[in-house]
Amino acid sequence: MTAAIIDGKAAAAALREQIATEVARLRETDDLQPGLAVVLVGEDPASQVYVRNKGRQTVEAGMLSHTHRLRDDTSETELLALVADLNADPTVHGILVQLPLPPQIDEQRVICAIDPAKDVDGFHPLNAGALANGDPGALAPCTPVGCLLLLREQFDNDLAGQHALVIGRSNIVGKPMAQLLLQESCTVTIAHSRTRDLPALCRHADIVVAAVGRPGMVRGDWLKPGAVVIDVGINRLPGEGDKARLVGDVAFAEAREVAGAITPVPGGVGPMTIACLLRNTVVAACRQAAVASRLA
Ligand SMILES: Nc1nc2c(c(=O)[nH]1)N[C@@H](CN(C=O)c1ccc(C(=O)N[C@@H](CCC(=O)O)C(=O)O)cc1)CN2
Repeated sequence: MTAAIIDGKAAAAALREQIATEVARLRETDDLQPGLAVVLVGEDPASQVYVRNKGRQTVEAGMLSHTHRLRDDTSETELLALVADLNADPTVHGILVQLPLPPQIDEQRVICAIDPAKDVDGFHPLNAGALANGDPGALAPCTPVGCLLLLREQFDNDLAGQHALVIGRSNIVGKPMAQLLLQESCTVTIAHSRTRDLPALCRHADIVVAAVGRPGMVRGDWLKPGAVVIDVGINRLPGEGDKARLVGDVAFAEAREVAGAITPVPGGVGPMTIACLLRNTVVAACRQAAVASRLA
């Protein structure tokens, strides 16, 4: 079997088009222009690219974009003061602080300082708790929501009863991914570095979501034939010359001989992350303005 390639770039472009249409409607009929503030501390090269893309795609969707670039030696107090200003700014409906942060700043303290109504990353404990409670009002983290949208497409919107294995237990991907799949009535297993006999667990899974940050860890012979494989890993390995080569957490060439469908890296889950961020921002803006959203 050769797996179908799940085109995340195309799916993200389609989602961004829907968002742009909704934003145009909100601006026209409700005089509401959703605004997203993105904060970057330091000069991590990958983060700079992501933040630039977020700003560009926000503007392309017709929304207001505010980008704040802070020095690498910014103190936690300075960052918290900026977050407080953004919380109070009525033109800002969504706030995202790009991760990772430099070591002098406590990530969790910053996440907790963001107004949960503007927490378009869905990382605030109030949103994480709401997601775990199955509250439809929860703002859910963008990467797992992107994975879920790709999966729904593969299963014609019916994931009920599928055995899903989530490899990785981070607050950003693994845990919320498991919650979202549970809400779709999947049977969910969460695996991590201490899990015993991961290949055996994998062979039972109809859906595998790999989010461990270990290049090529999931091998082709771990997979159940026909499984749908979502690769969240973005690992930079030395490439030709001084260019890095991006690889996922799944050994792609092997896996595509066994899986039914698989996301590539790049061009799979990654592009969905920013599209879902725009979506969360529109949903957050509508709630703050007490206006109905057609995206929610
Ligand atoms: N506050 C947050 N920080 C981080 C998040 C997040 O969701 N919120 N996620 C990642 C980075 N990220 C978005 O911020 C992100 C990662 C990857 C992509 C993407 O489009 N990837 C491309 C490859 C691009 C490349 O060359 O690196 C792909 O996979 O095709 C978008 C956004 C960590 N920080």
